[in-house]
Amino acid sequence: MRGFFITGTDTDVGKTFVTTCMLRTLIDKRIRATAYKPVQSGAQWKEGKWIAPDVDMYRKVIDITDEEGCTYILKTPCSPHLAAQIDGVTIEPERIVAHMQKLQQTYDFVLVEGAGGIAVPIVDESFLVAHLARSLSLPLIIVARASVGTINHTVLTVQYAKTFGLQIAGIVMNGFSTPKNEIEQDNIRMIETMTGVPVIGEIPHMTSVSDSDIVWREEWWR
Ligand SMILES: Nc1ncnc2c1ncn2[C@@H]1O[C@H](COP(=O)(O)OP(=O)(O)OP(=O)(O)O)[C@@H](O)[C@H]1O
Ligand SMILES: C[C@H](N)[C@H](N)CCCCCC(=O)O
Ligand SMILES: [Mg+2]
Repeated sequence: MRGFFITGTDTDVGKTFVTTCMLRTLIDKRIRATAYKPVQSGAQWKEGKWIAPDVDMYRKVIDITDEEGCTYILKTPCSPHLAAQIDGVTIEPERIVAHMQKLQQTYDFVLVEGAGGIAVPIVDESFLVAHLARSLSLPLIIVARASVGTINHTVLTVQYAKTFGLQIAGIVMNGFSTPKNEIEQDNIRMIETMTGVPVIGEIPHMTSVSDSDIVWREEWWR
């Protein structure tokens, strides 16, 4: 079984969008793939129940229920540790590991999406997204914005990941202008130079998750 843990330089950087684009690529290559959102905060009320909006996005590409694609659905749009406290839920990392093991028995490729950025508390200050990535023993993909501000955020995220001994497979930069502007072009160069981590994908601002506009600079699916 192969897989990646998809983290980001922040919340709202496009982890779900990029995960769904990567799923699209895997499915097009006839690879038995799925995506998994262990902890969803900021649940949405839809058709009479609370749903996981990130899993709802995955459903644009794969058939997956919330029960299959998410372990904890929490109502408040905030850090999972607080959202869980507000909902009276105790997040148990071993439940997430067990959920992932079940997916690994069925699928050949699993994309796991974190929550917010890599230093976000899942349980509390002693169990963060970084700890969860380490527990699942998956290489990281870091989703980063294409625009101004991304150099600092990305360098800090890479450095923080390295303190946890996490293997970083690559960076996917998201939300480019079409065509890329001079700042965005230099952001790619400077981020690779400063982090030593390859930018393996460039995703423009798109209206859908169609594959045609994406530049994959490495064949990460192999
Ligand atoms: N390349 C893109 N083109 C167009 N829209 C995008 C792109 N990337 C992200 N978006 C949109 O930006 C918003 C935030 O993206 P997304 O939900 O993927 O962020 P996230 O990092 O997964 O956030 P969270 O931390 O809540 O999981 C969404 O509405 C998404 O559809
Ligand atoms: C609600 C949001 N969309 C994400 N699901 C959770 C983001 C947590 C961010 C915590 C923080 O960095 O302050
Ligand atoms: Mg998301």
